[in-house]
Amino acid sequence: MLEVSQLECRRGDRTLFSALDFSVAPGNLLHVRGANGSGKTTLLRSLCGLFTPDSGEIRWQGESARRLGEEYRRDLLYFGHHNGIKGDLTGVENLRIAATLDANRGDDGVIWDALARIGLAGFEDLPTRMLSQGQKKRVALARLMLSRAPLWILDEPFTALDLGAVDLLQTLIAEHVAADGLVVLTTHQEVELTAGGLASLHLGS
Ligand SMILES: Nc1ncnc2c1ncn2[C@@H]1O[C@H](COP(=O)(O)OP(=O)(O)OP(=O)(O)O)[C@@H](O)[C@H]1O
Repeated sequence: MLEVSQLECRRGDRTLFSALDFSVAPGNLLHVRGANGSGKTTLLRSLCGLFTPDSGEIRWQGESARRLGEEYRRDLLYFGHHNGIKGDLTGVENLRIAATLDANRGDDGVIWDALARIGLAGFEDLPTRMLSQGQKKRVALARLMLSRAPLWILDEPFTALDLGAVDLLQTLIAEHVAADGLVVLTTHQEVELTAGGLASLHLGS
C-alpha cells in the first residue's frame, strides 16, 4: 500500500499542491490529471524520492518511504520523461542493465521475448541511437515486462507511441493491476482496466 499524507510541494514562490492525501492499494491504479504545469511530474518525482516535498509524508507498506530508502526504491519502477536508454548500447544490452538494476537476473531469453512482444524483433542488436523515437521508447517500455517491482510510477508513458504500442502498453498496465500491482500514472489519454480499481486525482484548479 502506498499512502501519501499532507503532501506539499512548492517551486519558487508557487505552491503546486498542498495538503494532498491519497492512497493506492494493490490492484489499483491512480490516474493523476491536471493542466500543464500543475505539478504532475513533481508529484511523481516526489513519490520516487527524486524531489523532496516541502512537507508531508509518503509511506510504503506502512513505513516512511524515506526511512526505507533502498528497500522502497527496489519495489518501484519509475518511467520518467527521459527514457534512460543508452544510445551506444543495443536494446538487449540496455535491458540487461535494467534487469540487473531491478535485481532481476532473468536470462537473455526473457529479454529477447520482451523485445519481440514490444514489436522490436529484428532490431535487438542495433545500437539504440539508430532507432526511431517511438522504437527507443519501446525499448524502455520492455522494462515493464522484466521488472518484478510491485509499484509502477509512469510519467506520460504513452507519448510518442503509435496505436499498436499504445494498445500493448494498456494491456501491460491492465495485466499488472490485475496481478495485484500498483500503478500511479499521468497521461492525457483514458486508461482502461480489465480488473482492479481505477481512481483519479486532479491537480490544480
Ligand atoms: N527544475 C525546476 N525549477 C523550477 N521550477 C520548476 C522546475 N521544474 C518544474 N518547475 C515548475 O513547476 C511547475 C510544475 O511542473 P511539473 O513538471 O511538475 O508540471 P506538470 O503538471 O507535470 O506539467 P506538464 O503537463 O506540462 O508535463 C511548473 O510551473 C514548472 O515551471
